[in-house]
Amino acid sequence: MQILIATKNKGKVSEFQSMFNQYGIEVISLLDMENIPDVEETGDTFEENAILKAETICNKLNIPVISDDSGLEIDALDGRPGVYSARYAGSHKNDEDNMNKVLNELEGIPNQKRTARFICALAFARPGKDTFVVKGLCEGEILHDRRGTEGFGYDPIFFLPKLNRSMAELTKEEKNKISHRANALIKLQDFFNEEDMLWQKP
Ligand SMILES: O=c1nc[nH]c2c1ncn2[C@H]1C[C@H](O)[C@@H](COP(=O)(O)OP(=O)(O)OP(=O)(O)O)O1
Ligand SMILES: [Mg+2]
Repeated sequence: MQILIATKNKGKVSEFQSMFNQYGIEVISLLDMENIPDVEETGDTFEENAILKAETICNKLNIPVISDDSGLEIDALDGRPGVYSARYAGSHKNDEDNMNKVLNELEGIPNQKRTARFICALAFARPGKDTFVVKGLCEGEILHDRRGTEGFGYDPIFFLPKLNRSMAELTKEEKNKISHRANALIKLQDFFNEEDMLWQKP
């Protein structure tokens, strides 16, 4: 069995691959296809953007797809970068520049005021059926400097107090137990179980 994840983000693809492979489901993504233009993320929320991406690609290819719209919400920045996480430092979408911008904006802010969360909305779109959308969270704090080399995006500056490590200091297997993406996928799985389709809980 195969599922298409409507993303061009290598980091997301790699995480979905390891999460789905344990169910024997093969993950393919827009990186495996040619000539699929970027879907413009014009929504005000992660859910809206996830639905936009899933339905656009589903309509284009006429197969079921899952999309992921995710990002980082920082309390001291009134929720920024939020839905603009990928393009926070500009439309070139560079992780290093994005992290530098966040670290600069938080300069002088003490640890207890650096609370933040990763958010992931997953939308599941099927030809001729209603789209289903779920949201998962992961709470943490923004570090003063980068720590770790695993993961992608803002992982090196995202600290998990309970684990006393940054997200980039976790293995993929560890991240996939606690991440916003994993938490959203569990909810999607509940939906699949109710509908008796695609895959079953182990
Ligand atoms: O687990 C994560 N660990 C660290 N950073 C993360 C994570 N999850 C999302 N993020 C950041 C990366 C990017 O700055 C933004 C996603 O933006 P988002 O538009 O959803 O993805 P994208 O443009 O890279 O790929 P696509 O739209 O093709 O799925 O949030
Ligand atoms: Mg995007």
